[in-house]
Amino acid sequence: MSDLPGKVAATTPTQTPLLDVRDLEVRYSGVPAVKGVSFHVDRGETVGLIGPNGAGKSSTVLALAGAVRASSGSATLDGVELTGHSPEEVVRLGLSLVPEGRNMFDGLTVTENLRLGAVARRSEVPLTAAIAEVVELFPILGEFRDRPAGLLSGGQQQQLAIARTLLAAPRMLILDEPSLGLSPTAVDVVFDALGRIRDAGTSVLVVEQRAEFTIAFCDRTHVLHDGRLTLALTPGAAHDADLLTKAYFGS
Ligand SMILES: Nc1ncnc2c1ncn2[C@@H]1O[C@H](COP(=O)(O)OP(=O)(O)OP(=O)(O)O)[C@@H](O)[C@H]1O
Repeated sequence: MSDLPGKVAATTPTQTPLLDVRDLEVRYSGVPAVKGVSFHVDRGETVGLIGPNGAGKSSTVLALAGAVRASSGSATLDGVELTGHSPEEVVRLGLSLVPEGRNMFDGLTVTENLRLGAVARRSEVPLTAAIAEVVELFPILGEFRDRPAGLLSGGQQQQLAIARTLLAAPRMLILDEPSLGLSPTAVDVVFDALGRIRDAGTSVLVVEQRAEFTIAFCDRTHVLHDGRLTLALTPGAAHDADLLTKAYFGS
């Protein structure tokens, strides 16, 4: 074990993890972007992935979601291999990604955007009841149900993107930079909802650039630099200037 408070030296799971990523590699035209990444997410756990621009965070989660091909390694959800599947198949297996940039259909209303999230639904809950549940989580979506998504603020669009993804009833929810471009108040709304999603039993993996905030929020946060994991931090590290410096600049 580490002698530094807030740092965890190893990431060996204590039980069969929900998400188990082993030696994952992603290459673009032969150039490595993710260079053998291994980590896990347990049931009901919230795990962070932080690192500078170009570190390979998006490539990692896009590979998990089936949106880019892993060149080697494995990623299993409850023991089922995810790599090699299409994004739709991965959603059906129980892993959903809220991508960076949110991918809204600006001309469609809030309700129409929500219905699109139901395309690969795993749940037996009727769609109208499921929509009512996500609107309870994000009341603004009920208020603006007939408004085109393009007229929502960035924070409201992020709430819609998360709500739409939740309609697939994922066991593993991944968010790529959910705070990007949002006001501090909107960030609070989004992370408050993520806390409630986690408390309801969904495992969460959140990719962020806001190191201190993410470390404080997550059960564990991994630091990615140049395609490799360099540190794993627990919330105690959020106020440790030395560890934060290492998290920002590598170690
Ligand atoms: N479609 C692509 N084709 C070629 N190279 C890519 C592609 N997508 C990403 N890369 C490269 O892979 C590396 C990792 O990029 P990635 O977007 O995964 O990092 P990131 O940590 O998510 O960065 P950011 O925070 O800027 O999104 C970078 O060098 C990037 O230029």
